[in-house]
Amino acid sequence: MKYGADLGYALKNINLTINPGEKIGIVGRTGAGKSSLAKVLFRLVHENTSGSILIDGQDISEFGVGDYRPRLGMIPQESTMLDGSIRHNLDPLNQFDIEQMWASLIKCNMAKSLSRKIIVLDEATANVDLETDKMVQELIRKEFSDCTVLTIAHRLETIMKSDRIIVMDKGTIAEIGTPEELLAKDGMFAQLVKTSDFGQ
Ligand SMILES: Nc1ncnc2c1ncn2[C@@H]1O[C@H](COP(=O)(O)OP(=O)(O)OP(=O)(O)O)[C@@H](O)[C@H]1O
Repeated sequence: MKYGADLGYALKNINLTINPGEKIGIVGRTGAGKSSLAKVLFRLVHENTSGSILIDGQDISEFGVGDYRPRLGMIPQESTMLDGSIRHNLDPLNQFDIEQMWASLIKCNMAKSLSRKIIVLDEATANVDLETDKMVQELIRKEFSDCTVLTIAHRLETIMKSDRIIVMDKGTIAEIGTPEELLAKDGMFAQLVKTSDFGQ
């Protein structure tokens, strides 16, 4: 997949099977292709693409808009919703702390997304503190236990309890496996863990 005919590949040689109900964490450095993966899944990029994506055996290029609704849901980055005037509108008397506000927002989004089989979280908890992130991830595991969940995250703690982790690099899948497998492999994921402030 390219964003333009004369641009380089944003995604290439992606060959991946995700099982129903799996919780997948997606990590990688800036520009590695994480969001592009979500974009092709939602068919937000049409041109300059090749290959196919099947959901329940059906090629998504054959999906009509109505086919997407029961299948795919997105929880985007919510932090901006909690800033400034929007936050004031939601909580004019300033009665709730940021954690309570966040829990309400994600629950509200979950209610919308719950009927979906596949949920994508694109940096949904990028700007919350570690404790709130943990609370949100637990909420997600509980509420979406039957769904396939793809979680794109910069912060490694967010995805450490995933069934499998995909490490993206330069538009390809550099590593894929359980967190334990990837740590034991001592490759790119292990390096990311070592160089982040993970565990501190
Ligand atoms: N709309 C666009 N037009 C042109 N190139 C783009 C566009 N969006 C992304 N790219 C390029 O595609 C590549 C993959 O970007 P992508 O946003 O998927 O990476 P990412 O891993 O999600 O990065 P980040 O962690 O910064 O969100 C990068 O080289 C990026 O510059």
